[in-house]
Amino acid sequence: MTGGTPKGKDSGARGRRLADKARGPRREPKPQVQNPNDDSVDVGVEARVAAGVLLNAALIRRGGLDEALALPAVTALPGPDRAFARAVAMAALRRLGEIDQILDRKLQKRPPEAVRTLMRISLAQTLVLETPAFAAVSTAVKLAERDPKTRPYKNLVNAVLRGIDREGPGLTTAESNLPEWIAARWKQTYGDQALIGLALAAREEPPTDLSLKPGQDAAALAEAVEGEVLPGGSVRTGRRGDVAAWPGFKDGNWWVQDAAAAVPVRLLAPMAGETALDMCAAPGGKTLQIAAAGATVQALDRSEARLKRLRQNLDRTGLEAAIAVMPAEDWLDSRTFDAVLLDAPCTATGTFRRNPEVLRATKPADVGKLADVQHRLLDAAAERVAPGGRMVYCVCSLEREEGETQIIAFLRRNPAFRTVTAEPAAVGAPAEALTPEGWLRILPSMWAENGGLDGFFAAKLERVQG
Ligand SMILES: C[S@@+](CC[C@H](N)C(=O)[O-])C[C@H]1O[C@@H](n2cnc3c(N)ncnc32)[C@H](O)[C@@H]1O
Repeated sequence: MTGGTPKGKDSGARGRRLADKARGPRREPKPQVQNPNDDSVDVGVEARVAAGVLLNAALIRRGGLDEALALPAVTALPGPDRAFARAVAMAALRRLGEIDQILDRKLQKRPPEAVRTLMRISLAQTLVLETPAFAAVSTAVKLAERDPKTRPYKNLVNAVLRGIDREGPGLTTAESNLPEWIAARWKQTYGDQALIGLALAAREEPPTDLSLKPGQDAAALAEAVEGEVLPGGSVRTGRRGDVAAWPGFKDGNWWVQDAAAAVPVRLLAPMAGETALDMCAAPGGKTLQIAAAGATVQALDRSEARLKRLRQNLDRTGLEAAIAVMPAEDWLDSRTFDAVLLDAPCTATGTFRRNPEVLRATKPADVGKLADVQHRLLDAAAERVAPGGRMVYCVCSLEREEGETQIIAFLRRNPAFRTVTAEPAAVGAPAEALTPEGWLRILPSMWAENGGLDGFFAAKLERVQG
């Protein structure tokens, strides 16, 4: 087990310190801090209410966090308070198991959910975001007082939170932040050591990676955003805040894309003069990469709402792609393409650093349901590959059924295709990501000393028969 405190005194501390360095200075949004003796204003209280709304929405179902971000409780807040509310909810989601371990030691019986939420939100502030305890505790008590359902627990909230502040949180385990069924799966698939690495990665707020348009100077951008150039050419920065205000954004010189998400298109290696199909394109980071490489690209996606972001990014960067809105299996166009990318819908468990809610919102049955969709889409993708052409299949999932198992089954039913062995160094992937079959299995625990990267599976296949 991996013991530690949420402030980081555990076996992952070294990796985290190095990762912090790679990310640059941490700049958490801060709400206005209230004087604990001043009851006249509720500065910061509404931000904590919103944090609780976001946390619970994320725990209830997939997509809940995004929906809650559009609720009046959140949108009515001033910008810095909105950012603070989101940061608190994300911190609580990343450390939920540890926060509950600390609370469970102090509570003789489980209080009502609304009370637990207040305490979780308060601990996320003090233990993760390092908000002064007087501010976090006094707002939690005020919040308890406001609601008739939580009012009877006001003194309990006060006593528990002050007790933790006084006596310290005690030991916690990083693995407790992973839902049990997910931890069991990953242990079976990747082993005990890898599970610890994944659990440690899941506690961390990731840096931001930028993909550049061809001709842009990566070193100059890295300097401008206080970042570094990664092996594949992406620029990594620890900056937070509105990316639209960062240098070069308005000129369309770059777009936000995790370093691992940039690997599949490098593996596909589209070139000027070639045709390419991006079958599940939205919101479009990979379409931009294909277009930037000079290929003539057709983007397909079933979601108009998600394609809006692709259209905005194409406008901003001046890159071009034809777009069709439709399920890829139903697309009646008869063309085949030199290069086909299938970035299939998946559980997205590999993106837990950016989207900690995926681990809570994903249910065991989702894996099988999505594997069926991936199977269908893979067959539809195969039909689009021209003789001598290639395709890359990828998912940002850590589940074997959505990655390796799909390709094993696909190659069995499609003898016209064979694997093209990936070269990690050539595509900006960690060397240890190469599987014995020649595919890439990138884990979020890789490159831990540089701030990690999202989890991805990617396989390159070529059509060797017509
Ligand atoms: C993993 S995301 C793609 C991310 C995208 N390639 C990128 O880099 O930004 C999967 C996408 O598949 C789309 N999708 C799901 N089922 C589909 C289908 N049957 N046909 C086409 N698109 C589909 C979803 O709307 C979603 O945008």
